[in-house]
Amino acid sequence: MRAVVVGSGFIGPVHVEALLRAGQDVLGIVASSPQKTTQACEALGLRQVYDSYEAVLADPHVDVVHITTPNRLHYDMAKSAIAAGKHVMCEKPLAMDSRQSAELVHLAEQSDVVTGVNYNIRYYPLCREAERRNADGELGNVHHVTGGYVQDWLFHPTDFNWRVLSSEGGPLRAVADIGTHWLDLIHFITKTPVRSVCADLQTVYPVRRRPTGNVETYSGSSSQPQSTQPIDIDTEDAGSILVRFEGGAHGCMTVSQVTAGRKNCCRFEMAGSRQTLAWNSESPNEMFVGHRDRPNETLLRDPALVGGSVSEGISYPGGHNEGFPDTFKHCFIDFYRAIEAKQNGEAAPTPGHPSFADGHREVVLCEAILKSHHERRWIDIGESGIPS
Ligand SMILES: NC(=O)C1=CN([C@@H]2O[C@H](COP(=O)(O)OP(=O)(O)OC[C@H]3O[C@@H](n4cnc5c(N)ncnc54)[C@H](OP(=O)(O)O)[C@@H]3O)[C@@H](O)[C@H]2O)C=CC1
Ligand SMILES: O=C1CO[C@H](CO)[C@@H](O)[C@@H]1O
Repeated sequence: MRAVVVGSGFIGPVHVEALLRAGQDVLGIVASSPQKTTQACEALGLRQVYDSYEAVLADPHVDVVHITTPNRLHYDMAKSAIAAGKHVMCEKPLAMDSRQSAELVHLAEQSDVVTGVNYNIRYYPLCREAERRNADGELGNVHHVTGGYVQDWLFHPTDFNWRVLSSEGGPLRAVADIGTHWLDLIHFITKTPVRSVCADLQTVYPVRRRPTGNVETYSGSSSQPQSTQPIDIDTEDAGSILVRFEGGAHGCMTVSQVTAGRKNCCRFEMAGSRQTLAWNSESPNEMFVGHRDRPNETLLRDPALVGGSVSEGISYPGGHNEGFPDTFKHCFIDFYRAIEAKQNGEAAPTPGHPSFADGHREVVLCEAILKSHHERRWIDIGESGIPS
C-alpha cells in the first residue's frame, strides 16, 4: 500500500515512522505550505513532494491518506479523501461535532474504502491483555472503573496551542483531546458503552498569553521567549466526569492538562468480581493484577506471559520495552490488514482497528459531557447516540 501523511507537526512524523516500521510504502508528507512540505519530506527521507492536499487526492498512486492536521480540518479532509476513493486513517477526535462525525460514518459505509481513527492507546500490549482477560472471564463482572488522563504541557498560562481555542479544536478540549483516549480504551477492554455522564469541567486559566508566532504541540518548554498577547479561553483545562456503563457498572474519569509533573499519564483501575487490573501509560510495560485471597501480581509485558493472540501484537521479548511509537505501528498493522482483507473479499480481522463508528461514539460522548456540565445534571446517551 502507498500512503501519504497530511500534517507535519508533532504526530505526522510519528505516523510516517510507524508506517515504515509496519512495512508500508510512504510516498510523502504534506505540510501547511510548499516550503514546510519540502522540509518535512527531506527530514523524513520521502521522495514525493506534493503541492497540496488536492494533489495527493488526485494522484492515482496514493492508496491511503493519514490525516494528522488540527481537529477543525479532519471532517473536510476525510470527506474529500473518501470521495477520491482513498482509504483514510484520521487522527482523533474524528470531527468537531456529531453531525460531522455521523456523516463521515455514513459516507464510509457507502464507500469501498476502509476508514479508521487513531485511538492508539488500545495497542499497548498490556491493554490488549486486559481486553483478553475481560473477554475470557478472568476479570469477572466489572463493578467500576476509575482513572483518566492527565498531563502538564498546558500548565502555565503562557502555554499555548491551537487546542485551547474551540474554533480550532472543538468546544471541548481536555475531554476531547485526551479523555476520549481513556473512554475509547475502557470501551475497547469492556466492550460496554457508556450510557450516562455527569460532568464538572474547569477552566483554570480563562485568559492565556498567545505567542504572536506559530506554536507546535509540546514545544512550550523548549521554545524561546517571544512576544505574546492575552487571549480569552473558551475550553476546559480539566474535568471530573462520572459515568454509568450499560449493565450498571460505574466509572469516574479525571482529565487535566495542568497537572504538574504528569507528562502524559493515561491510567485505569478496573475492579472486577474476580480480580482488579490497573495500568498506567507512563510505565506501560507492567500491569497490576489485584487479588483478595492471594498475593497481588505485577504482570510484565512479555509475549510469553500473555494469553490468547495478544503476543501477536508484541514485537520484542520481555524486558525490551515497547512504548508510544509502537502503538502506532500496531494500530497501522491492523488497519492495513483490514484494507487487504477488504480487497481480497475476506472478513476484517478481529478485534480490529478503531473505526469511524468508534470515533463518532467519542464525539457523541463529548457532546453529552458538555451538556451535562452546562445543565449541571446527569445526561443519558440512548441507543440512538442522542444525548438527552
Ligand atoms: N493519537 C495520538 O496519540 C495523537 C493524536 N494527535 C492528534 O493529531 C492531530 C494533530 O496534532 P499535533 O500533531 O499535535 O498538532 P501540530 O499542531 O503539532 O501539527 C499539526 C500540523 O498540521 C499542519 N497543517 C495545518 N493545516 C494544514 C493543511 N491544510 N495541510 C497540511 N498540513 C496542515 C500544521 O502546520 P502549521 O503549524 O504550519 O499550521 C502542523 O504542522 C490532532 O487532531 C490531535 O488530536 C496528536 C498527538 C498525538
Ligand atoms: O495521545 C496524545 C498525547 O497528547 C496529545 C496532546 O494533548 C494528544 O493530542 C494526543 O492524543
